[in-house]
Amino acid sequence: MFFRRFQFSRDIGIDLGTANTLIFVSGKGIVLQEPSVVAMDLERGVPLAVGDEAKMMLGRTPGNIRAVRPLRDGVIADFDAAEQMIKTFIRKANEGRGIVAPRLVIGIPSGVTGVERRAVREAGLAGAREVHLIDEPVAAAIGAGLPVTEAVGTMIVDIGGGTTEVAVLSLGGTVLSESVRVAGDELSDAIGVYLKKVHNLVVGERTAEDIKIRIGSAFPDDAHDNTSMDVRGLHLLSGLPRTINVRAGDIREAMAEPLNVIVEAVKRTLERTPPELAADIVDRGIMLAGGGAQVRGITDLISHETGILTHVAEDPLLCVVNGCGMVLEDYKRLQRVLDTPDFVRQTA
Ligand SMILES: Nc1ncnc2c1ncn2[C@@H]1O[C@H](COP(=O)(O)OP(=O)(O)OP(=O)(O)O)[C@@H](O)[C@H]1O
Repeated sequence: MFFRRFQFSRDIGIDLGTANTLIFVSGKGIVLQEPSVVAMDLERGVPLAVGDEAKMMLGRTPGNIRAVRPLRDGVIADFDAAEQMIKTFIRKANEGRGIVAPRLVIGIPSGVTGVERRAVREAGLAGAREVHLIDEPVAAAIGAGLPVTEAVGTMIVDIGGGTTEVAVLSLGGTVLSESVRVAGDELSDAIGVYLKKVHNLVVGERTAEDIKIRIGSAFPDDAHDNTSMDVRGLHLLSGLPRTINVRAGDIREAMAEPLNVIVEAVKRTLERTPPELAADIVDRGIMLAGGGAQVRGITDLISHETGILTHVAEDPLLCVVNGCGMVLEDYKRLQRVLDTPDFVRQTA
């Protein structure tokens, strides 16, 4: 009997990201990794599809269906869709059994407001008895293996889809942080703008992202700058599909402005860091996490601009969810990094 309960009721960790949602189930590891997209049936007000299936519908929906990203720019842009998405993903992670987990840890952007935090908690309560929130940079730092609970300063830069979060952590807490609404998606957007302006070529969100991933870079490198790729889009002047060849060096220049916003956020945070902690960061280096940390040459750019050695975490896309999972698995030691759960708040 005890074995059955143990088997079916597992703790759950969620990285609720702008671009992707990931779920960790204790004893199993990461069981779900899907785009944070919901397709809503507008007439009936119910979700038609969530995740991978809904992403396929983005930009392709008829009038009565709307495919939305419930999180935008690090905040919850659509409460209803966010709630539906969280519930559906938890159900999927539980293999559709609808079993309530004892404990749920959700990583959320640190810029999320009090009202939004409540909404996320309430959505989580449909799938768990106890819901805790953790700021994404803290979860990312734990997932990246940084010693966040020790008396030493560490810097984590989480470059996600919609937001870049820069944080200095020590003794399990955030000493200071800054969040800018420029991250991986803004780099893709800059490529789209460049192609339109310089080549009169209109490309979709997914093509721009593909260019970024395949040939995008942040720091000059002659060998790479001269590589190129063919890009298909709609030519503005003829109104017809056209293929052009784009050079990596030009794509790097197209992304320079948003990359600079990220670098400036890191520099500003360093300037505000108390001297003892700043010395620790100089010794240990800066750690990058999030999908945007995979842009070629981004560590070289940040090292060059700050003079501090910069590393990318192992599996940068998984840092937040792994961090949530590590908190669940080592709950006694790490629980102090969590937000107070709702039921404790209400009685306090
Ligand atoms: N190999 C790659 N090279 C460059 N960028 C990448 C790569 N893989 C993913 N990305 C970018 O990473 C971003 C998504 O990162 P991630 O999944 O960490 O974001 P998120 O956690 O959902 O967002 P946020 O932290 O803003 O809530 C997207 O902009 C995507 O284009």
